[in-house]
Amino acid sequence: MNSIPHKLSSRSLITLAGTVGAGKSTLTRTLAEALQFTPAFEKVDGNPYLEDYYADFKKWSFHLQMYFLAERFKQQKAMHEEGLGYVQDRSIYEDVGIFAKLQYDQGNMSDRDFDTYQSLFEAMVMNPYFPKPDVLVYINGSFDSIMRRIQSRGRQMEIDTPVSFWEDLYTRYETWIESFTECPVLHLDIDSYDCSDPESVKEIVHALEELQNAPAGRHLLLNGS
Ligand SMILES: Nc1ncnc2c1ncn2[C@@H]1O[C@H](COP(=O)(O)OP(=O)(O)O)[C@@H](O)[C@H]1O
Ligand SMILES: Nc1ncnc2c1ncn2[C@H]1C[C@H](O)[C@@H](COP(=O)(O)O)O1
Repeated sequence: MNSIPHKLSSRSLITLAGTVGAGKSTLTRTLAEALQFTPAFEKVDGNPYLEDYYADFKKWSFHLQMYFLAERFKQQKAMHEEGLGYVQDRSIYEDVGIFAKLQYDQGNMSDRDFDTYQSLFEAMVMNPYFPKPDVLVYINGSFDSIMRRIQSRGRQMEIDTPVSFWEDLYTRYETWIESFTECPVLHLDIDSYDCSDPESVKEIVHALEELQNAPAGRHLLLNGS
């Protein structure tokens, strides 16, 4: 992807959100190249808990959440210190608002563990290392499209996970984003929008420019039509 001239501040933080397989990592790479920003990825290889977690949610949910929180904090601290423009693959809001809550609701995290996790999360987001994103890009599509992407990417632990888990996650995302008001939100629908097409990426960049100074909680839908 060639770089695209833009009017975003050189210190912008653009954060991508969306369910597993939606296309966040792919678009993080594309947008970072287009904007000449630094990509900040969520590391899956080398995560010491992820496989165990998918094999036994009850045993490993708390450990995995603590691990992700620590990783996000380190990433956020590095971004804060560098002060450059970043495109970030997944927000910390999804950890607590979706993943941890899902496991708590399903009885895989105890009250005490969930309380400990939440209080650590709250202490962290109140820290100056945690600026809110300038724009959150929310990627979504039909459940079938998302499932096809999970299958085609081929992470065995995800493929072996029951469809009911992905349905629950998908529904939670839809509810969560409706009431998300921390920053402006750009919605991308993968069924009607091809994020790999350079013309589409230009449109995304223009929409980011439009949203960068919009009030927190403004939602804009880009559906390629
Ligand atoms: N625009 C796209 N068109 C078609 N397939 C895509 C597109 N973006 C991502 N994918 C594919 O979907 C799968 C999941 O994408 P990925 O970026 O890893 O998602 P996430 O980071 O949200 O889990 C990968 O196999 C990827 O190659
Ligand atoms: N906070 C989280 N809790 C549980 N699982 C998580 C969390 N954050 C990410 N994950 C999982 C989901 C996927 O299997 C991988 C990577 O996510 P992706 O959406 O593909 O970037 O980690």
